[in-house]
Amino acid sequence: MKFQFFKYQGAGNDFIIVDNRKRDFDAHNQDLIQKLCDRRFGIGADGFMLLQDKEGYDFEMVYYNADGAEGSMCGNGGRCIVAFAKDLKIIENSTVFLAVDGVHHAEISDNEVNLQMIDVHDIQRDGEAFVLNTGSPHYVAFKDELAKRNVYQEGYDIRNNASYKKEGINVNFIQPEEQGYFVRTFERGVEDETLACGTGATAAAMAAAIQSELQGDIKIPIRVLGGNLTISFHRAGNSFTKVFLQGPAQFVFTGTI
Ligand SMILES: N[C@@H](CCC[C@H](N)C(=O)O)C(=O)O
Repeated sequence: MKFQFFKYQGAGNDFIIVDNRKRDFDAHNQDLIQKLCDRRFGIGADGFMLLQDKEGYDFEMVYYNADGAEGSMCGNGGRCIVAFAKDLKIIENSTVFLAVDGVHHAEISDNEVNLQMIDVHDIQRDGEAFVLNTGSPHYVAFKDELAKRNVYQEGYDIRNNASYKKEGINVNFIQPEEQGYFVRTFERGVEDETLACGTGATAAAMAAAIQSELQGDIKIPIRVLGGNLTISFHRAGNSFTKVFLQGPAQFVFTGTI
């Protein structure tokens, strides 16, 4: 069966999106999703999403990692599917949609999407590193000389150690710089470094707030390999509320396969 796909990217985190409001895409075909995401044998993407109708919401986001398995929340994917919903004229400049981790509000203006993320109340430590769930599970460690590091190897080793191997984890490294922080991420489900990770940047910003003992309303600029993101939230102790992930979300190309 032929279907039309749409490619979007948010700060270099790239996604294939299919309008599945007619429910004609076989969402259980993990092999097909994996092939579509393959950069040599397919279209190429870090993740795959279905936009579906959902009663009471503008739409539902169903997210799959590049390995074809249904994933947890994807922040940059969430921002891209909002841009797609606007391009389909399902929404105008604001939306309320459902994803795997619950309800999300978002605003879009000139391809810039500000997406509300889940509240976070539980921050664990693994040695010096922070372990938290911002919709997806994340490990965050501060590192020097981040630009020069082998993020693939260091991320792979942490993601596959005895603590995380079974469930998997996304591994983020963060370094302060003049205007905010630089973050690099090894993504579970892609099993490689990606150019950006929205839930990862959100987790890294929370770790930065704890490390710098910031409380109250906070806005943190995060530079990633594929662009710039801004994370804002209210911090009271280890509770993070009013969490927003802001950044670009752009249409790349469409095709039929
Ligand atoms: N790229 C995503 C994170 C996607 C989810 C993740 N790989 C997982 O399932 O653990 C983002 O922008 O948040």
